[in-house]
Amino acid sequence: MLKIAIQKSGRLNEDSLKILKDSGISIDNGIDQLKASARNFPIEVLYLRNGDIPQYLRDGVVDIAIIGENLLVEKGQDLPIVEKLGFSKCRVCVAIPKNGVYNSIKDLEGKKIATSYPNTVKNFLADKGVNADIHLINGSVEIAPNIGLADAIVDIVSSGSTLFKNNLKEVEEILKSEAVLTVSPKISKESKEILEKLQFRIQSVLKARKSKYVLLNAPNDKVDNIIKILPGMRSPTVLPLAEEGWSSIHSVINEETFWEVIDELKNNGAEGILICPIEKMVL
Ligand SMILES: Nc1ncnc2c1ncn2[C@@H]1O[C@H](COP(=O)(O)OP(=O)(O)OP(=O)(O)O)[C@@H](O)[C@H]1O
Ligand SMILES: O=P(O)(O)OC[C@H]1O[C@H](OP(=O)(O)OP(=O)(O)O)[C@H](O)[C@@H]1O
Ligand SMILES: [Mg+2]
Repeated sequence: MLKIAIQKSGRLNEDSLKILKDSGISIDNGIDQLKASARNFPIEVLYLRNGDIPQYLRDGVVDIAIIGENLLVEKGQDLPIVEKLGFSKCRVCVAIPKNGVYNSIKDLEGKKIATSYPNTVKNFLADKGVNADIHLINGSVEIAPNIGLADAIVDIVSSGSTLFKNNLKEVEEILKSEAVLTVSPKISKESKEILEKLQFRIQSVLKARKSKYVLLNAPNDKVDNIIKILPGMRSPTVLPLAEEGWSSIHSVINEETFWEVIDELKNNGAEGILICPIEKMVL
């Protein structure tokens, strides 16, 4: 059995379970159950508090975990990232009151900084040669400057709406984060073999999430140009339509360049463009 730690509740819980589900792993998920196993894969899920997970990995209580990269920076520098998972993207930032003056990092010298990530802040400031007074708060950090508890904060920012609502502005980005898969240094050889199978599945899910299947029609004299725009997995499929002089072209495109590619296809004579999601992609 491979033991995986997943956040019990919070930002990472739902998407962590989703990536396992998309990898074909069905977890029996009883309400208030802290441990669950899968019906069709040798894996056991332990639902834990996020902040406790790095120590459980170190102790070998769990073999692998899905946690935020920022938590590894804070308290798991010794734990390796084996896979970046592409969700829970955010950044850890320094913020100060909206009307505050800020020219450089030196403006934080001697200031009070509230945060839930003291090691991250300590290391960041030490690196810049700045001394500040760090106050540990476990939640609702953004309120600290408004109640006179701190001059600045360091916390997670995603849309920026929490900063905005609390009259704060971002002045420094310390790091970027996303959900990652990490592994215990004590993982057994047997569990490692199961991990490799899991990673293979996760990678095909991640590739599929980044790609779309595209089908379109084009007059035969435009096919060569269109093929140049659509690289495909090996190369696009070209099939004749029932109507003389026309072809159907099938290919895979990357989500990041999706709209640019669609515009280019239209400009080059493509018609009836269909875009479909891909469930798994094994290369
Ligand atoms: N607003 C956000 N947008 C995107 N990702 C976020 C956001 N807030 C947190 N995260 C990511 O999700 C992780 C978990 O955050 P969350 O606030 O759910 O848990 P926590 O309070 O740190 O942990 P615990 O499980 O111990 O209560 C963070 O470490 C970060 O990587
Ligand atoms: O930039 P935004 O999109 O507003 O997101 C940032 C907020 O999200 C997180 O809090 P969360 O909602 O997880 O609450 P918590 O304090 O209970 O962890 C983080 O601590 C910020 O407060
Ligand atoms: Mg949070």
